[in-house]
This record gives sequence, C-alpha cells and structure tokens, in this order.
Amino acid sequence: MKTNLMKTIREQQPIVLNVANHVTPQRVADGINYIGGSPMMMADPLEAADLTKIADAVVLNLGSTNPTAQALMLGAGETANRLHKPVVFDPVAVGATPLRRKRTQQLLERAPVTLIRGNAGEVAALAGVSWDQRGIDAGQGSVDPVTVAQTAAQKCQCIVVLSGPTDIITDGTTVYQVENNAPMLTTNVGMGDVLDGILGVAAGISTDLETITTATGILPVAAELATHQYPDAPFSFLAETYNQLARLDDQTLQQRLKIK
Ligand SMILES: Nc1ncnc2c1ncn2[C@@H]1O[C@H](COP(=O)(O)OP(=O)(O)O)[C@@H](O)[C@H]1O
Ligand SMILES: Cc1ncsc1CCOP(=O)(O)O
Ligand SMILES: [Mg+2]
Repeated sequence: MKTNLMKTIREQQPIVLNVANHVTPQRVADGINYIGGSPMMMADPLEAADLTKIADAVVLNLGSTNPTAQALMLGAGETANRLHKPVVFDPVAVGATPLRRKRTQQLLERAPVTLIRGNAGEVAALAGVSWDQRGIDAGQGSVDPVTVAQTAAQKCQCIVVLSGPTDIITDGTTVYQVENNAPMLTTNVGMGDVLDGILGVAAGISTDLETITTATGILPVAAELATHQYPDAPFSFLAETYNQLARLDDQTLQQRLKIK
C-alpha cells in the first residue's frame, strides 16, 4: 500500500477541479481541504479547459445532470485526456433514467476516465448487470459485487471503486477490498461524493491501484474513529469525521486500514 500517502498529500496539496452536483459541493470541498488537497468547483463551461490546465486531477459528478453540467464534464474530461491528467467519474443514479445513461455513454466515449467510483447499483448499471437500484442508493442485487466491479472495469477500461460495507477496488484483474466500516456514513447524504473528492486528491499524486486503495480507506477510517465518539448522533458524527480527516496521519491510517 501507499504508506506515506497523507504526508505526500500535505506536501503536494493537489488541486482537484470538480463538476459537483447541486446538493453536496460544500461537503466535497471540505473533505478535499481537510485532508490537505485544494478544491475548486466550476460552473461555466467556457473556463473548463483553462481550469483543467491548472488542476492535478478532475472529479466529475453526474448527480445534478443538466446541459451545462454535461458541457463542463465534456470540456474538463477532454482537456484532462489531452494533458494526461487523471479523471474520476461518479455516475450518480446512472441506472435511474435514460438521460443519465446517455450522458454517461457520451462522456465515456468522448473522454475516457481514469477511475469510476459508484455504489453497487451504479456500477452494476455500467457493467450491464441486473440490479434493483434505488435512486442515488445502492439497492439490492444477487450478483457478487466483486464480479460486478471487475465487469465494469473491463467494460469501461478504467479503475473501478465500488463502495459499500466493503469497498472493492479493481482494474478489472487485480482486486483489493477495504473492510473498514462505519454504517453512519450511509445516514449522511454526500459521503460517496466526499469519497470521490478524496480519490481525486490521491489520483493527483498517483493512480496506481495501491495508492487508490489506500485512499479509499481514508474516509471509513476517519468515520470509524468518529463513531467511537458519536455512536448514535449522525450530525455530530459527520462533524467529527471531518475533524478526524484533518488529524489523520499515515501511522494511524496504516494501523487501522483493513485491506484484503
Ligand atoms: N452499509 C455500509 N456500511 C458501512 N459503510 C458503508 C456502507 N455503505 C457505504 N459505506 C461507506 O460509505 C461511503 C460512501 O459510499 P456509498 O454510500 O456506497 O456511496 P453513495 O453515497 O454514492 O451511495 C464509503 O466510504 C463506503 O465505504
Ligand atoms: C441527493 C442527491 N440528489 C442528486 S445528487 C445527490 C447527492 C448524492 O450524494 P451521495 O451519492 O454521495 O450520497
Ligand atoms: Mg453517490
């Protein structure tokens, strides 16, 4: 694993450019900032290319899809590809509507992404696996999530991080699993988006599978520590998770990470 990830983030302070949804941008910006990255949100497609030039990584979120957001995603994605910068894509509720599927397909065709992060329902939709997705939530399915993640990674030719009680990280062949677990993360909207932002910070340093796996553990490790203090208070848990993100060092992360 990447044993000096937190130190490297704080030294390099990667700039992460986001096409955020309309619900959780503050949570995402705080998550990036608290671990030591530098967040930037954008809203005008006319500056997507110029802002991508100064970014170390780009994070694209389908959550509030609309024509402007799609133009932002395509503009940033195409420029990032041309400049060989990493792109993280979150296909929020992609299986829910034909429009989300169409816009995702257009993005993946015009600007291939480095990493897709989604819950099981979203990744299943990309893999073409039958799944009972529930809006922005994972829903239920009967196929092994590891198979779902590997199928999506092979189909989209990128790294896939399938989040859930166990997070699955795969390039289609090698598979790592992060078993750190804080159920209250699911009570707060936007924790998947915060994970995307953290993965963007890490991708700004390296996109090797070990770095991405270590980065996937940052949020659940911080959330486990917060759970000890606030086992039944979701909003205090959320604030404490951010405190823990700001405090987290490599020693604590490596001690607490449960990877298989
Ligand atoms: N059932 C669960 N128990 C514990 N942690 C979970 C569970 N589901 C998701 N998580 C964690 O919540 C964070 C956000 O993931 P997830 O809820 O799957 O994304 P999304 O919000 O996009 O649906 C991840 O860090 C993941 O590990
Ligand atoms: C509620 C909502 N609606 C559109 S995007 C969004 C936020 C989704 O955030 P997350 O998937 O990280 O919980
Ligand atoms: Mg989500």
